[in-house]
Amino acid sequence: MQQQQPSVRAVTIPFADLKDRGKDLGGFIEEGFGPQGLGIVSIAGVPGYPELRKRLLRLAPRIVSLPDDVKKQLEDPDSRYHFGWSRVEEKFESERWDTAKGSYFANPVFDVPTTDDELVTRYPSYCRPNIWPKDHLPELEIAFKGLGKLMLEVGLMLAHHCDRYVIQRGVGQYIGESLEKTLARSRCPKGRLLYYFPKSFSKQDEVSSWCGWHTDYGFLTGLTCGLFTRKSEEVPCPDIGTGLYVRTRDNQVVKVTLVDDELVYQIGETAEILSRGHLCATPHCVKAPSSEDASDVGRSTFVLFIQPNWDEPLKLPSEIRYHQECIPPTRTLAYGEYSERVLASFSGKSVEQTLMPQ
Ligand SMILES: O=C(O)CCC(=O)C(=O)O
Ligand SMILES: [Fe+2]
Repeated sequence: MQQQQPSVRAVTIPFADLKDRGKDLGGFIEEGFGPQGLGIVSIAGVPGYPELRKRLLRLAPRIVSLPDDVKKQLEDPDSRYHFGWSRVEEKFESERWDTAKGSYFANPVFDVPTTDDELVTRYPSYCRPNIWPKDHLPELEIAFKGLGKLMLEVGLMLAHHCDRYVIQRGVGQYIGESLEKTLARSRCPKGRLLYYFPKSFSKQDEVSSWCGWHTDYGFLTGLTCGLFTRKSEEVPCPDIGTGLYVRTRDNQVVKVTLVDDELVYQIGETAEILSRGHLCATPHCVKAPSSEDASDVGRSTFVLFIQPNWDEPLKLPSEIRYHQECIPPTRTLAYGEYSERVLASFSGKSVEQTLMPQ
């Protein structure tokens, strides 16, 4: 039987402190995101957040139970299933596919990020338009945009304090402008409403049984604490081992204890690149329940990927730890190019293969 992993609380910043731009939160940022940090920071007391979280997460099982032909109309293969309803299987761990989740992807701020057809063809997972189930679940659009915009706003406040921290640590200005400004002018934040399907009970289940180990390739990822349901009834978390795990900088696997009403952020690879390693990407995964009586419990959650615009230049250092295979010899490419390549690698293909006309 697998050993129980230790549980750790994230560093918590009160919202009142976060929104004070002059406050020095360098200690919190270092403890949360720095080279020795856990990789997770939670924000307590965000006005309106608990209601927006519940309103959206309760819709995840309702999307799943829409008739198959309706879900099919909500799919967008041309975006690699990165808009609308998606049963895309991701290969985060070599030789293992994540099959137990369904997602609804959308840009919470821009329904049409650009009308330039060339860009839409080049960066389909960023630039294609949103799809909403206006006839079958009209409340989704409002709930998705409401929570997504709030998580973006709070994420940008956090990016401001990350900027201060990185500058204090002597990196000086980044290439171009501050992280906060780079993210604020982006037209491609991406929300993902997730539903993890119940998994049949297995005592041998690994910690990555619901979602494989990976780091997010964006800048900051906002996360909600998951909501559990059994046959559409809300139930408490079925066992304490279920949920988000991270791998710490000293290579320990720990369960992160999240609080329902706190918003959580973790660091993506682009932040590590742009901050020259002062902010460290967070390896994470999700564990399904492993108690016998929880094999019919599903989990809903919402993730917001906060990332630079597709045309922001990325200069990749030679010592980069991630996705070496996606980087050209010049080591310079637009963010949109980098991320399309990384996304393609999650589907086990090269970017050229996945963008071939169907
Ligand atoms: O389900 C979660 O809590 C995390 C999901 C996740 O890591 C992702 O979608 O990138
Ligand atoms: Fe992730």
